[in-house]
Amino acid sequence: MGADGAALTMTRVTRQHGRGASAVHALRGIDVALRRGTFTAVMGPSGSGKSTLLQCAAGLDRPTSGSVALDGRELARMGERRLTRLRRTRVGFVFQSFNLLPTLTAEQNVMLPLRLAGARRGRELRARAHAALDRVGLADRAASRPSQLSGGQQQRVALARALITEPEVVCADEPTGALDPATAAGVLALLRGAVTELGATLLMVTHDPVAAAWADRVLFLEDGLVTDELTVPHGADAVEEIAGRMRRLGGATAPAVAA
Ligand SMILES: Nc1ncnc2c1ncn2[C@@H]1O[C@H](COP(=O)(O)OP(=O)(O)OP(=O)(O)O)[C@@H](O)[C@H]1O
Repeated sequence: MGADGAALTMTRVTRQHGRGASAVHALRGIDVALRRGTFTAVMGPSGSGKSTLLQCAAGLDRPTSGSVALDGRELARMGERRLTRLRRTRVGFVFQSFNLLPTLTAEQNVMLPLRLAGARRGRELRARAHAALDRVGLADRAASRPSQLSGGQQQRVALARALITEPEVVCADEPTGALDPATAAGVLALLRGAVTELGATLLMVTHDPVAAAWADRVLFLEDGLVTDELTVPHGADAVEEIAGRMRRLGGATAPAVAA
């Protein structure tokens, strides 16, 4: 854990594409600290910088200036090899499009981060993969390939894969964007459970106030800056409160409440 008790700290992070008059300022000074064992959602209009923030947090993109520290380790100064290793073992990823390898079984997909980190194939590795699949309700689908699984099941495999290394932070980019509301709720319950029961630290980009209502906290991004923040209230009002804040962002560009 970082000296300040945060799993991940972003300080004065900027990200600029291009230079001069045509420069795009995707992030213009982000200060965010993710306390361990918390669930943070990031919302904002299209183009406000959500994906860029997530990519910088995960070490997939490098800030133009500022600091990103994972478990107290500064990513910006890390060489590419060390950063890749850190990403594999200390960051979990969940994407909208699942990103499972089609030729591998569910079990092999889940094992992959450990295999890439050098773990040997064997009984112990399989037991870990089995436990991870069991946690997402898919112990009986270990031998299935992604094409044999529904979207919700594929996302559950992706979640098991993201958690298997017990990462410092899990970065989720629209994890329920491709799922119907009922299936999405199942995936969100598992994400919430990973935080509450396993102590995972979760950062999730979403357009959907219903998804954001599962978080502890919502950061609202506007034109590369966090301009609002909400501690998610318990109870039924959360979705309406989040949707209301979204409507106040950036004029009329905020999307309507998802079903
Ligand atoms: N490689 C790039 N080159 C130039 N501009 C970029 C690049 N990547 C992102 N941008 C710009 O940076 C800004 C933020 O983009 P980003 O994808 O982070 O927004 P977003 O909030 O995730 O949008 P969306 O909700 O539409 O996915 C946008 O203006 C985008 O056009």
